[in-house]
Amino acid sequence: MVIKNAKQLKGELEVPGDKSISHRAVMFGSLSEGITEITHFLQGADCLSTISCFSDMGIEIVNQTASNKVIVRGKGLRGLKRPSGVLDVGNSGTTMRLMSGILSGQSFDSVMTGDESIQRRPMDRVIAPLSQMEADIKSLTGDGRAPLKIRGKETSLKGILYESPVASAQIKSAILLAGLYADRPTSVTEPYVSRNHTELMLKRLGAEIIINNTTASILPEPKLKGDKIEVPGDISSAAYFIAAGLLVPNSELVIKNVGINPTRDGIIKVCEQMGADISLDNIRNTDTEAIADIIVRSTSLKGTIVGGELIPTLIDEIPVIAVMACFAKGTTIIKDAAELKVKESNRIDVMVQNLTLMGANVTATEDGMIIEGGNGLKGTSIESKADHRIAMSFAIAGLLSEGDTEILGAECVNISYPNFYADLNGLIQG
Ligand SMILES: O=C(O)C1=C[C@@H](OP(=O)(O)O)[C@@H](O)[C@H](O)C1
Ligand SMILES: C=C(OP(=O)(O)O)C(=O)O
Repeated sequence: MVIKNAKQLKGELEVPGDKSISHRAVMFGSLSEGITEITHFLQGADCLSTISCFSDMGIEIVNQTASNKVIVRGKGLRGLKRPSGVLDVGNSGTTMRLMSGILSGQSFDSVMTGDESIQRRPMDRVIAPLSQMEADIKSLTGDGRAPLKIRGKETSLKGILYESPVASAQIKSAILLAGLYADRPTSVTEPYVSRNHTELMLKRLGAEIIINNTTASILPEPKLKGDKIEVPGDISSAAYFIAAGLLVPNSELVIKNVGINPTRDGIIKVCEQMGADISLDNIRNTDTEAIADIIVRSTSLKGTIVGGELIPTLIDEIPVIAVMACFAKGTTIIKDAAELKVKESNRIDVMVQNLTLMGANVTATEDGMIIEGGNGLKGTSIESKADHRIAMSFAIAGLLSEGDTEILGAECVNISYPNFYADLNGLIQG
């Protein structure tokens, strides 16, 4: 994929459905009684992996791809069937970690694996708390990585109070989902609040969830009931257009129907810190999540500090924030973001290597990076490392660079945003 310098972006677009919420709608719909009807479902490879895993466990799921509608015929908390083969999560960390919690409470044995990237990512972070709950779950490689083998149990899991060392919605959700099958309430405390889509959606479907600061608790054995779920546009996908609209000269973009849940809206806060012309219009609520239209206009940005409790609210947006920082006046410091090292790629190293190749002044740190902005970027050949967030971030960098930017392995955008390049092209003027 070759990206050329852009002179202007204009127009309106709607980004695809939120990846985190699409996964959860299929999983929790499967565990509910009756029909769950999901609209604006994300047809990305990760969410299709979730559909295929639950289909393999006997759930009838109809994916109407033309209208992005998915119908799940749920069978209740104990309605899943033993899969006939190994469950394949593809590239999706969310699928593997959330399903670990669900499978820990089943009476059948299962094995889960995924692609090369997923087999490198740490799963001990869910194995340890689930084992404390007396789940029988182990890494078949013995080093805390996939494949994972989970032995079925005829008795309840043990409810625990877990103090998570990292703010991670995948860890929190795995434990709360296992808590559905526990003998007493289960609680997770995090250092900072991570995305809360699991808590909101389970509550909506009938679970009893209690929130107290950074602790989320669940009561066992609820009767979940299927419902209609409207998936908001994914703010993590909107982030690329926010960055492009702010940085390509003479631009104005309206990104419609984007989820603005406060546990996900850190990108908007960082844009404001950087002095961006960004505003929200039409703020409204779906049944569980708030949405709005986001309007951005070209602005000269200034450097900022991104760290602390903001990090979990924008963790997947940090690659594109690093691109923005290259065009901001002054220094940007990204810290407290060591989690970036265990995503689809090591996003600190890959961003620093690629930005350096493009002429940026950027230094990796233990938990983030430091970027001296204002020197612009030069087009070159960039390796995506099969990481969708890296490919999309460098597509935006390409619009802003002198000369052409070639993205190698560009097709990995299919993971979270299959139409990304076409949507981007549709906004380029002249
Ligand atoms: O729960 C989720 O849907 C997600 C949580 C985050 O991961 P962590 O929980 O590992 O921070 C995020 O990076 C991922 O894209 C989706
Ligand atoms: C980290 C991501 O997803 P996952 O953990 O589900 O693979 C992501 O989409 O950026």
